Amino acid sequence: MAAIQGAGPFSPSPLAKSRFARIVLETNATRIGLHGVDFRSSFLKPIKAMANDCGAAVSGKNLSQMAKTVGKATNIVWHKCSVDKCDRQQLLEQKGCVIWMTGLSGSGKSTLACALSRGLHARGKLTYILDGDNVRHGLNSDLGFKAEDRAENIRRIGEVAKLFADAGIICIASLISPYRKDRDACRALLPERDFIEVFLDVPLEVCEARDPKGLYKLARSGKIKDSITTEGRELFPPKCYG
Ligand SMILES: Nc1ncnc2c1ncn2[C@@H]1O[C@H](COP(=O)(O)OS(=O)(=O)O)[C@@H](OP(=O)(O)O)[C@H]1O
Ligand SMILES: Nc1ncnc2c1ncn2[C@@H]1O[C@H](COP(=O)(O)OP(=O)(O)O)[C@@H](O)[C@H]1O
Repeated sequence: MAAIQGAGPFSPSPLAKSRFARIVLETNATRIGLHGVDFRSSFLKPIKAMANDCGAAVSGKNLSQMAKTVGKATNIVWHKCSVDKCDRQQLLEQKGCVIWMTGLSGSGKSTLACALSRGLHARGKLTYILDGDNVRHGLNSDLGFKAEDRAENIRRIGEVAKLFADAGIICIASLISPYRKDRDACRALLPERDFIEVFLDVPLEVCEARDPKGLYKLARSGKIKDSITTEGRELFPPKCYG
C-alpha cells in the first residue's frame, strides 16, 4: 500500500496534482510493470514485464471445463476466448491493473484519481476511473451507506475493476472503502502485483475542514446516517507504507 500524506488547506495546483500522480506512479512503477522508467519521457515504451505475464496467462488457460456451482447458479462453465488478457495488453502496450484509492471523504481521492488518469492518458496509457460517487448513480444506485451496503458497493466495484484490468486497462478505483476486509476481498480477485492500494493519509480534521459537499456538517448535525466521519480514525490504519 502507498500512502499520500495530507497536504495543507490549500487548493492543489495542476503542478501539485501531477506531482502527486508521479509519486504514486514512481512508488508503484515496478508493480505495474514499468521498470527503470524515466517518468519525464519514456512511458510509452513497451513493457518488459508483460512477457512474463503473458506466460502466466497462457498457463491460466487450463481453466476447468467442468460445470460448477457458482454462488446461486448451477451448471456454470467458464467460456474461454482465443483473445485473452495477454493479447489485449500487447495491443495496448500496457499492463491491465487496478489502482485502488482509499480514504475519508474529502481526502482527495477523486482529485488524485483524475490527476493520475490525466498523467497516464498524456503518456498514451488507457485508464478508466471507477469513482464511488459516480457508480452509485447507476450500477450501485440501490445501495446506501450501512456497513453491509458499503461492502456490497465495494464488492461490485472490485469485480468491475477486475474486468477492466482483464481488458488491459489501468483501472483507478476511488472509494472511501473504509473496511480493510472489503478491500482485501477486492485484492484477492487479482494477482497480487495487479492490485495497488493507495491510502490517502489525510487527517479527519483536514477532511472535515474541506467538507466540499457539506457531508461532515450534515453528519455532525445528525442529518445523514451511517457516516464514518466520527469513527473514521479507527477504520483506517494510522500509517500505510508502500
Ligand atoms: N453516510 C453517508 N451519507 C451520504 N453520503 C455519503 C455517506 N458517506 C459517504 N457519502 C458520499 O458518497 C460518496 C461515495 O461513497 P463511497 O461509495 O466511496 O463509499 S464506500 O466506499 O461505499 O464506503 C462519498 O464520496 P467522497 O466524498 O468522494 O468520498 C460521499 O460523497
Ligand atoms: N492535496 C490537496 N490539498 C488540498 N486540497 C485538496 C487536495 N486534494 C484535493 N483537495 C480538495 O479537497 C476537496 C476534496 O477532494 P476530493 O478529491 O473530492 O476528495 P474525495 O474524492 O476523497 O472526497 C476538494 O475541494 C479538492 O479540491
